[in-house]
Amino acid sequence: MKKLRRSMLFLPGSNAAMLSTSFVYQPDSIMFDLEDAVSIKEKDSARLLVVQTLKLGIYQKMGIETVVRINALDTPFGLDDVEAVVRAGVDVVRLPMTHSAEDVHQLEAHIERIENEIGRKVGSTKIIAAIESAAGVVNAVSIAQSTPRMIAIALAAFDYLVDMQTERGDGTELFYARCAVLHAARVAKIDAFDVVYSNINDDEGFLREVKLIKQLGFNGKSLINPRQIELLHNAYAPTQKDVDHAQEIVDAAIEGEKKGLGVVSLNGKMIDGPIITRAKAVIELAKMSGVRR
Ligand SMILES: CC(=O)SCCNC(=O)CCNC(=O)[C@H](O)C(C)(C)COP(=O)(O)OP(=O)(O)OC[C@H]1O[C@@H](n2cnc3c(N)ncnc32)[C@H](O)[C@@H]1OP(=O)(O)O
Ligand SMILES: O=C([O-])CC(=O)C(=O)O
Ligand SMILES: [Mg+2]
Repeated sequence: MKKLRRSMLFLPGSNAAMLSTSFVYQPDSIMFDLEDAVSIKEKDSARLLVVQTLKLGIYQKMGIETVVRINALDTPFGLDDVEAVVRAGVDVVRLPMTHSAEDVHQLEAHIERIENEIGRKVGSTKIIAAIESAAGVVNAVSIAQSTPRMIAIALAAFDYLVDMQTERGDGTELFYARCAVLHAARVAKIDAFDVVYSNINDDEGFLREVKLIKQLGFNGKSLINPRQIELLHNAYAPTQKDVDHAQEIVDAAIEGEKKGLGVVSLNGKMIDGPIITRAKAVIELAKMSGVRR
């Protein structure tokens, strides 16, 4: 069964209290941050805290995918981060500021060396590239296809919009990047994450954005607050009406097949291959996520 990746919760790697308790929020993936949420003077202590948390294995035991956002490899901290978190058994390394496939290859070479040194299966540590610049958006397809370790790409709006010399507004400013990142993910057959919504007290605005990115086809979003998890999961769950309709389509298709018909109709609407595939996906999603409340 495909893993759901709707919610990826950022958590500052320097916050011991959050690290030890946040599995209760049940995000699909948890992202311990060693980059921008951690001040320069806490970089080393945060890395140690994150390593201890990974070694305890509590998130993985709860079925929550562990992700660490490392510092970029051209900073004084990036390589120490990779060394520490791969040895501690992280599921996924999130590479910030990915401008090209070359950035990914550099990270991958380090990961492969460490896996060999510790006897971890080569290829088992996965990668997510965060796309945070115009160059990253333009190179999104080659980044997404750069390695079989790549399980998802994520658009990161704060840095991207600085690079584009603009700021968050009605969403027009992100339209091209969202479409480019999403297409790259689909070409590479990996998941795509939308941007952080930073106003944690604006549920209405958050849900408006979730509706848009779900309709575009994103798998989910990077989040910064646990209150956003349930809102997101609920918005992504199909309604009971959607599930009932999907079941009718699948039943009609089975009936049609028995009668040897290539195309059948349901309530006056044609049902063909893509419609049946979509209906099966809705039923599968409902099994995994439940239905919308
Ligand atoms: C541009 C970028 O790079 S974005 C990525 C980096 N940023 C981050 O990682 C920020 C993560 N988020 C946070 O630190 C916080 O949510 C803030 C600072 C935005 C807001 O903090 P608060 O105002 O305290 O949030 P809030 O009042 O909703 O907190 C409620 C509870 O949730 C906890 N909580 C808040 N955010 C998180 C989080 N990201 N992960 C886990 N627990 C969290 C709080 O500790 C608090 O717990 P408590 O009730 O046991 O005390
Ligand atoms: O990676 C993210 O989702 C957040 C981030 O750094 C950005 O938006 O610049
Ligand atoms: Mg950033």
